[in-house]
Amino acid sequence: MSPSFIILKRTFADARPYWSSIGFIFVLNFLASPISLMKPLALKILIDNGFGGKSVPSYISFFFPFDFEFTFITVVWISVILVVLVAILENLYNLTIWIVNAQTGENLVRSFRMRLFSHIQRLSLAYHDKKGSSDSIYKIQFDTSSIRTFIIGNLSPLLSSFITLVGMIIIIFIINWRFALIVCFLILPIVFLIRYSTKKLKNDWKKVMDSESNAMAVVHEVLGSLRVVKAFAQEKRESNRFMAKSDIAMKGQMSIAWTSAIFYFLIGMTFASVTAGFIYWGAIYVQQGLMTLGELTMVISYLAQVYAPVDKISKSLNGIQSSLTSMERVYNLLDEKEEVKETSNPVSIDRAKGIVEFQGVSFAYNESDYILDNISFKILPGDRVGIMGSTGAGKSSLINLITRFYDPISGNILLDNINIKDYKLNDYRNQFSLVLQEPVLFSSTIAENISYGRKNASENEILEAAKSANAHDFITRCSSGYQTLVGERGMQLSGGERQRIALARAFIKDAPVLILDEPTSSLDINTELQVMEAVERLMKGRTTFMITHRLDTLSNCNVILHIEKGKLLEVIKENHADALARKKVNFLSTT
Ligand SMILES: Nc1ncnc2c1ncn2[C@@H]1O[C@H](COP(=O)(O)OP(=O)(O)OP(=O)(O)O)[C@@H](O)[C@H]1O
Repeated sequence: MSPSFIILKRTFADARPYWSSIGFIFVLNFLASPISLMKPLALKILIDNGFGGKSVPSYISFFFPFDFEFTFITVVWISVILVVLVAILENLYNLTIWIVNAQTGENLVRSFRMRLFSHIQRLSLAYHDKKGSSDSIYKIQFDTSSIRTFIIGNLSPLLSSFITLVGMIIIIFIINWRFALIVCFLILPIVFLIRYSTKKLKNDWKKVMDSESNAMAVVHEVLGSLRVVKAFAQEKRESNRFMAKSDIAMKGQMSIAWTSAIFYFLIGMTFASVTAGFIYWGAIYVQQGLMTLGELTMVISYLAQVYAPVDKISKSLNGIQSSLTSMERVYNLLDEKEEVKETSNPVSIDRAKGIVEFQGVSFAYNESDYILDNISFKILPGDRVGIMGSTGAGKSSLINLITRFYDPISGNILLDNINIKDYKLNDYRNQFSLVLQEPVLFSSTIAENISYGRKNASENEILEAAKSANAHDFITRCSSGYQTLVGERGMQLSGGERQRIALARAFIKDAPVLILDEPTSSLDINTELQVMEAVERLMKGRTTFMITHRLDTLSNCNVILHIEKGKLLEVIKENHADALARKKVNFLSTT
């Protein structure tokens, strides 16, 4: 099965919930021709039956009593009413097709987009670390809309044009089979042209989309790090980088334009040659009495009309290539496997006790490069675990394994004596509150950021959480209090304020296991004191893992894991003052 056919099959399957609306659109497309054919009817009746005095056609007289007398003025009225009726019909038709197209198209795109967005969120961090976010954004925003372009913008006109074309060939066949054969032969070079150009267009579209996505990656990266770009005065360099990526897209677009232009030129020339042939052979046939002059005129006018559906078919096929390329990009992403998966019969967990155990755990981001090597330890409920080690030792990687952002290559991790792979993933992640070195806030209000982990939190609970996190005072000083908007990634707040909101979020989530990744490392001494006081409150009654480079912070812990170069050098428990003092000497001498 060709890749394009597989994509077509998948697209049809994805559009299945909307088949009734899509079917309705197809029917509406077929109705377009009869409605436009009705337009000159009123004028014809006025000329032939009003001025010409011919008797009115039966499809009009049918609506009048048998002995009704059609005077000139009644025919004029009939013509006027017909004009109005056809206009009403045509406008109702346009309104219906507009609304049905918009509704079906938007539904198709929205559900496709939602599916991709949900899938991207489920993909493991390993995928996102490798691929970055820009290509995924481009796919969600732009590539997904191709399902609408494909089904409504291209497929529907393609089918209706195809049926019109077949109908015309049949009519030409009835008039003169030789001419019908010529039209069929005319189709052959067109099929060849279509096959050649679609292949070329598909490759070009792929290049264009990949390079447009790359250009967007530059914009995304630069806007996310605008402070650094400005500080180093690198605006010009970034513009050039954007220009270079956009150039590739532009070249691809030009190649598409050339292929399409040459394609339409060749189709036009093929038609012109066949029309010339028709006129030549037709004239001879008429002279030999093999066909009438009227038949020849009709066949030539039909041939001219054949051009319209063929032109529509080739344009739709061009559009389909671009849509198929986008759909292929989306399906490639949808086919990416989730590396962190749930088992078939996952265990539910409401609230863990907080026993965390590593049994011979090894881990690597890239299969060969071991970051953690055969780590074993057991932590009991309520333990405060300090994780220390030099930079790059593997501390954050250890935390990534505990939260199941990644799975180990070998060994097992247990929570409350059950392998963490056996838990329902959502239930499992609900057992953790995470406070990072760089707190992540969303571009909404302070209140919404605090209640992020518990959507139904009451105003009072949000207030209490903020008080526990030493955040209430600064929040009340903000212009709109708890309703203050924090800006993208919370950039309208200071680092210390962001950190206290992150702590309030952890308070409200009230998870049994707390993970702190150097929460005070970027704060000044006063803010650090406030944050540490809140952290102290937050740690009560929870198993806590705290990464820190500061030995004085470690004195709050009753277990210390010392990691170096991916190996667990030492597990220091309780009465560790002496051990810490010894570490301090070692630590200072190695860092
Ligand atoms: N996503 C990733 N893909 C590949 N390698 C990674 C990734 N994240 C970290 N590493 C590598 O894994 C090693 C351990 O990194 P990790 O972040 O766990 O160290 P750390 O002890 O937390 O360091 P630091 O104290 O500097 O934050 C480093 O050599 C790092 O380069």
